[in-house]
Amino acid sequence: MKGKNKLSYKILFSYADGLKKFLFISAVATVLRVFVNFITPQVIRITVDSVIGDKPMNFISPIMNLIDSIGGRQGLRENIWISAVAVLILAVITCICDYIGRVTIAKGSEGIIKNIRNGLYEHIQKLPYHWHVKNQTGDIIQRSTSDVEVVRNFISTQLAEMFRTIMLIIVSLTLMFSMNFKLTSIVLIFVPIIIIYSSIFYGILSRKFLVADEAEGDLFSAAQENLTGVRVVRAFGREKYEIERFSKKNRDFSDLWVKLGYQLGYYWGLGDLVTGFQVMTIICVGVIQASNGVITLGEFLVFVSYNSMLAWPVRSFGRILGEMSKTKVSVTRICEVLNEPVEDDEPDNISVDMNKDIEFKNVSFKYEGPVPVVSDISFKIKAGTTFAILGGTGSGKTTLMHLLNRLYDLPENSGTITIGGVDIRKIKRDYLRSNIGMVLQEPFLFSRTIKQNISIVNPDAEIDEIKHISEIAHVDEAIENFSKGYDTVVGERGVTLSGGQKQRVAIARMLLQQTPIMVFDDSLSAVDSETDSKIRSALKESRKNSTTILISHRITTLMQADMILVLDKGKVVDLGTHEDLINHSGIYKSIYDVQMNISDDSSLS
Ligand SMILES: Nc1ncnc2c1ncn2[C@@H]1O[C@H](COP(=O)(O)OP(=O)(O)OP(=O)(O)O)[C@@H](O)[C@H]1O
Repeated sequence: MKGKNKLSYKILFSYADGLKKFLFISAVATVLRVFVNFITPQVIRITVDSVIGDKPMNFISPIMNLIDSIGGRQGLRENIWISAVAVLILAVITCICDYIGRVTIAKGSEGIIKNIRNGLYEHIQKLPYHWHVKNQTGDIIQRSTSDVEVVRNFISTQLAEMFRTIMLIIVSLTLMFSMNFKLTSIVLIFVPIIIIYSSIFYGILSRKFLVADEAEGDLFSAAQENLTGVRVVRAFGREKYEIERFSKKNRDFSDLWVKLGYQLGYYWGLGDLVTGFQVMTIICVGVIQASNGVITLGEFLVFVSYNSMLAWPVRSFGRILGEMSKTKVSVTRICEVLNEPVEDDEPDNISVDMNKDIEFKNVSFKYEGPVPVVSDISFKIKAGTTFAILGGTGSGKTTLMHLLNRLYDLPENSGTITIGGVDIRKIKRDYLRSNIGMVLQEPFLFSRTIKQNISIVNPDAEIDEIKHISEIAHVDEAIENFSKGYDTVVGERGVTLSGGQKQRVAIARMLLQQTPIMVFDDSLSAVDSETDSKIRSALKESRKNSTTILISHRITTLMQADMILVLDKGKVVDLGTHEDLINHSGIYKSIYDVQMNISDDSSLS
């Protein structure tokens, strides 16, 4: 997956539509909270210097009037609780700002993340099949979950914290400078030291966290692979080997976290030492200045208080920078997916009558490798007939079907595929696919009930209709034998169906789609010959007008087809009816002889 096109932050910003107001309110609440935090020490300063002490009060006239009305300085001294109430009111305002800030950032960030998750999922659904083939499922899942989680954490926590930290540093330094230049200069010497120290340390720790994350992923993959392949493990008696393999990974994982624990210990310990040294220096110089009368006792208290309020944001700055780089990696990984072009139809693509002849003309195709998988393939399938394709493994049968339903598009000058004379590249993809029913050799069933699996293309289908098509697919009896019948859950949460039962459920699912074209890609391979024959007769009876394409290695499945195509190494080697093909020597005749036990020493494909 390569990153390209639109810039990452622009893409993510587009998911914040209608939610920016929450981020704005949260920012305002944060600013207010920071200011109130800084006012509280000032109340203490005034109480110490001007209420308990004799320093003049310089307030605006409405406040002076208010103080005069309660008896001036003497009144305040006799009612010292007023200062305490002022501190309490500021604490309540801080509390309200904190509440509003947290609620709004949660609304904003969760909304943005919900939009990103939905957008990502929708985008992935629309990406071309070859993209899914090229990219590992685990990696796509990780981008859609863990990476989104990192971004969520950043917006909901780090972003607000970063904003608050910057505000705190700016406001506290400004106030401190306005109060005492010399003391603030000493503070300033320590600020870059602490930021650089924590940035470097956090950079190192981030890499270690990444290694620990990967080790965790490795551990989970080992467990998942073992559980998925439990049958193979048991069959080959590999339990001891698997246990040792898991414990080694588990040990490596634990060791990494213990090492990280040590390093975090150094980081916080050394950080505390540097910060403690800074606080001690400020207290010493402050005490000297206060005893020399350069600053008042109240100013000293305020300064010490501002200095400790500054310590935490300065220390967390390095961590936030580290988190930001982690977030950047995740944002890039998410945007790499979002930047991949989706499968879009040309605006002039059309819908056509699909009950028409299908024609492959000089079709050649290669995947990413240099060698064509199919070359110069030409044949015609008459509408409403049964067409069979026979060929050795890897001869390109499935590839032809991938091309027919446009999972891969034929490049220019590589031949054409037409339905009723219309090039399929001019037909809307969705329309084309919903009119070509496909049953694959290894069908995928969802971990839902059999009824839900069959009616996936039409969730409103009546149970009678589902039963009827299940009878055609010869699976009704097997389903009824389960205690919960059609409500039996299949897959991980329920019963395991046999290969043949799965194939027949998939056939029923396709039949419910009622498509004019049906493709059976080796989809009766796990069914015995007799059932195979019964299914085909029932199909012929019920879907007289459909065009059927049968791919199989079994001659008995193909022999009644109206036309049979024989492929070898991506080329057409024969085309004709069963009678035509057994009347001359060739691959078909050889396979026929072997499978019917008529054989001589024929060569198989
Ligand atoms: N997505 C893909 N990317 C690259 N090569 C592929 C891809 N799919 C199939 N191939 C290759 O193309 C060739 C033809 O594969 P295809 O699946 O069409 O054969 P097939 O005749 O259907 O085989 P089988 O009977 O075993 O299912 C094979 O060599 C296969 O490895």
